[in-house]
Amino acid sequence: MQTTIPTAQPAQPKAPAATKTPENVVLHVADVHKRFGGLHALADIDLQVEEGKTHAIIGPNGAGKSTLLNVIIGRLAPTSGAVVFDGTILTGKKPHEINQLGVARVFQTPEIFADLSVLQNVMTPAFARRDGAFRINMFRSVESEAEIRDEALAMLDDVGLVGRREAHAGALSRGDKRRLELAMCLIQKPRLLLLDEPTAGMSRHDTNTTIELLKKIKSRGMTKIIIEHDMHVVFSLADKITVLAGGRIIAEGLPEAVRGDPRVQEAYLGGAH
Ligand SMILES: Nc1ncnc2c1ncn2[C@@H]1O[C@H](COP(=O)(O)OP(=O)(O)OP(=O)(O)O)[C@@H](O)[C@H]1O
Repeated sequence: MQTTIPTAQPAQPKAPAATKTPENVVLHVADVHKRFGGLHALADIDLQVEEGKTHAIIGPNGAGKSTLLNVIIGRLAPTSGAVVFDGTILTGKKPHEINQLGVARVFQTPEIFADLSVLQNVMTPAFARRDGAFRINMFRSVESEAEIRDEALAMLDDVGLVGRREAHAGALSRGDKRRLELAMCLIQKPRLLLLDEPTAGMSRHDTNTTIELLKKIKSRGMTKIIIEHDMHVVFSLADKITVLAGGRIIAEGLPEAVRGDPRVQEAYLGGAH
């Protein structure tokens, strides 16, 4: 894949005309800036995520990590620059359109259907994947329900929730809700999975279980972006790390190089992490 980002239409944020995306890069954040009034929350962000890799984005509080994630998933429009996914410019598209292109995300606060059972929660996005959109009567297609149910049960087994399949999703612990949301994302079979602090609120045991699960997904070739404060999680999973501070990329590279980078240590000095 060799993408040349064209100059965007007038109403859209402009992408740099000459930006090229290398073939093995599935997501390219190209020269993105985001301003909130006088605050430059993201400046000169150029980020390339390679196919099949786990790319961590770290940085102290207020560094711009969530803003960057929201720009990628279409919740925020960049002030300038563009996001390109697999040759398609995402900038200007709505979050659900970006999702349908194969970009799924797990939020800090789990977004689940509290009134449905755990199993129904996982089956719902599987029906949506099949049908291209959520429908009111999701159990209408009897012939494929059994297949989707089996797939959902296998996914619940993967995340360690199969024993709770009939439980009310709203009654799960925070850590279990996060694992449920992860299962809901994975069953969509996304090409790119964005994880915003996937282990926040989990015990060390559950964190380690989640790390193992994410390693298993990686072996299936799924590309992931992880925003994470927990360095145990970051260094267990990341192939590459980008460090943000004050809205800029201050370091990027392999985990060991980033760990020893004095600019990174300085950015975290006085921080809680
Ligand atoms: N909607 C908004 N309006 C105005 N300022 C915002 C908005 N969203 C974020 N900011 C500001 O942009 C900067 C970056 O915030 P962001 O939430 O992206 O940082 P972060 O790295 O995710 O921080 P944390 O680790 O604490 O979640 C901060 O100064 C924040 O106050």
